[in-house]
Amino acid sequence: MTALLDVCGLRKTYQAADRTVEAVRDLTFGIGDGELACIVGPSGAGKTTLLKCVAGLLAPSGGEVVLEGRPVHGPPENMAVVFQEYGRSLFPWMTVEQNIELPLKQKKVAKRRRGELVAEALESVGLADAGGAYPWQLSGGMQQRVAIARAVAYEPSVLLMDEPFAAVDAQTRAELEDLTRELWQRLGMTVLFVTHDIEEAVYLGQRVLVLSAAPTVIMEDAVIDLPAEREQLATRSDPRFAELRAHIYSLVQQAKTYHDGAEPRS
Ligand SMILES: Nc1ncnc2c1ncn2[C@@H]1O[C@H](COP(=O)(O)OP(=O)(O)OP(=O)(O)O)[C@@H](O)[C@H]1O
Repeated sequence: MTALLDVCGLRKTYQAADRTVEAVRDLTFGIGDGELACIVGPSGAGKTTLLKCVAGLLAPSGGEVVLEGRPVHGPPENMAVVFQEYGRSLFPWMTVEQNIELPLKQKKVAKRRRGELVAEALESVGLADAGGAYPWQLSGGMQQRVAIARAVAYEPSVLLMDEPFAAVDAQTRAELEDLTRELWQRLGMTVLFVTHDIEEAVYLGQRVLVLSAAPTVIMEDAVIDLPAEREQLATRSDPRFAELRAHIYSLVQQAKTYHDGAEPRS
């Protein structure tokens, strides 16, 4: 599989007024075209830092991110991001439709096509009738569906998701996980999904990259060899799911105390 996204020797050091924080020490990995990869790691491991560098929202201190052969120096055209805080990522004074349409206007998509993309995206997240509502009239889960619709309407080749379901209830979360896999399979996007939830990573991913505590390196790049068709109850009660969950769990426990000296595994 050709790598669509390459992260090469990525480093990020933050300079605060009174201290220097080495957040990411050395990250190298590739994500293949059409892959769904999850990233897990302990709190403060640098997951958000990594995603911001990949999204071109933060300049790395060293190394580079290459998307479709081109180095990333700012937000790439063919990438969309879904953040955890849907409440802050949707504009409250715009309707759902207007929120979804905004990035399409910036991308200079023609008006008629914008209308089609907005309608298709709303349909695909099960909110075909909510286009005229304002975000604050919707539940948290529905707002996150709108954020997903906005990302999908943009037709990105890469979708980055930063703990997108951390703030919704368990039932909604399961539905949104299935929606993510369904859209990924149907639209053929490449998805990089950051989560602190090990079960979620194993359920969703084809691969799970386990990050160490900061300064961050990759502890393991685990292949999730579960069947492609996943279903909340059946997949989660598969003995292989339990094995993978236990394996990733023990890695994340080690990750909390993992520091330089030892060679990272890949
Ligand atoms: N703007 C900043 N200035 C200084 N230090 C920062 C800044 N942003 C992040 N850090 C530090 O970098 C490290 C990694 O933070 P980051 O938010 O990327 O981790 P994370 O894995 O996403 O954490 P969590 O799982 O808790 O959300 C932490 O030690 C954090 O305190």
